[in-house]
Amino acid sequence: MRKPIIAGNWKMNKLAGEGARFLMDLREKLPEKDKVDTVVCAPFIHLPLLTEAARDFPVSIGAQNMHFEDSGAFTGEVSPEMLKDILVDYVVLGHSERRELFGETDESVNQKVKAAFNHELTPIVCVGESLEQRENNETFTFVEQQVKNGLEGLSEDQLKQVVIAYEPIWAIGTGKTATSEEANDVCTHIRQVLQDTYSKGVAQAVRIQYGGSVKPQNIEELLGMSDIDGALVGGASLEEDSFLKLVEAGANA
Ligand SMILES: O=C(CO)COP(=O)(O)O
Repeated sequence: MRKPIIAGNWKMNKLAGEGARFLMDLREKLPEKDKVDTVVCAPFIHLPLLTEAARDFPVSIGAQNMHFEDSGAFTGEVSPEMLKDILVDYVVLGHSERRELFGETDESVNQKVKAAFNHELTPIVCVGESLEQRENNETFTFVEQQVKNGLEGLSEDQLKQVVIAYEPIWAIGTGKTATSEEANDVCTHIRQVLQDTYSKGVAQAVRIQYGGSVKPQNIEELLGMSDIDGALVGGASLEEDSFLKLVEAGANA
């Protein structure tokens, strides 16, 4: 059994105080860690405050990106070592916004995934096709390539800990969710790729999230699908009430 994982991706939203208040308000309400992994991925500058605020209750804190080097002349960047130092547990890598707007490639994602494991950070590796690719029936081959390239060179043990987020670009922030069947078909394909490329053990262990206009109204159906183990949520993770409902759906899945 794979434990559900619900991760909020705040993107470039909230001021630090708002973020800390958000966590404090959810303090007594979040389900226990044995039922669901709850993760909040916040802007770098909020992370120290949030890891401190989250210390005694069942939520983990994630970053939304990082560099792959530990230190050096990389102006404006943040390293995996720095994230671990302030008790960050997860890092989102290869989000489509970073690929599209900031030049991330499968190769840089792969370097970052390896660096994450060097510092005991759990990577949430994002993959997903554009509308054009979907319409050209290229979804499976494109996503397959992203998965293989992003995870290249990892050990079996590391592979089992990876979280993959399947986020079709056309469904992000558009209100246009993939149907549960469409989402699950791609997640099933990803699991098959993991089995064919690595092993059945890896394929069964890896948790695959769906992301793209997930909200309290559609999460239960998505989590009910055979190969969807959680959600990576943008807009609906910004409000306490809706985030809590998403996490509760994860705990009950
Ligand atoms: O990009 C996303 C999460 O990483 C999805 O964003 P929305 O939930 O706002 O569509």
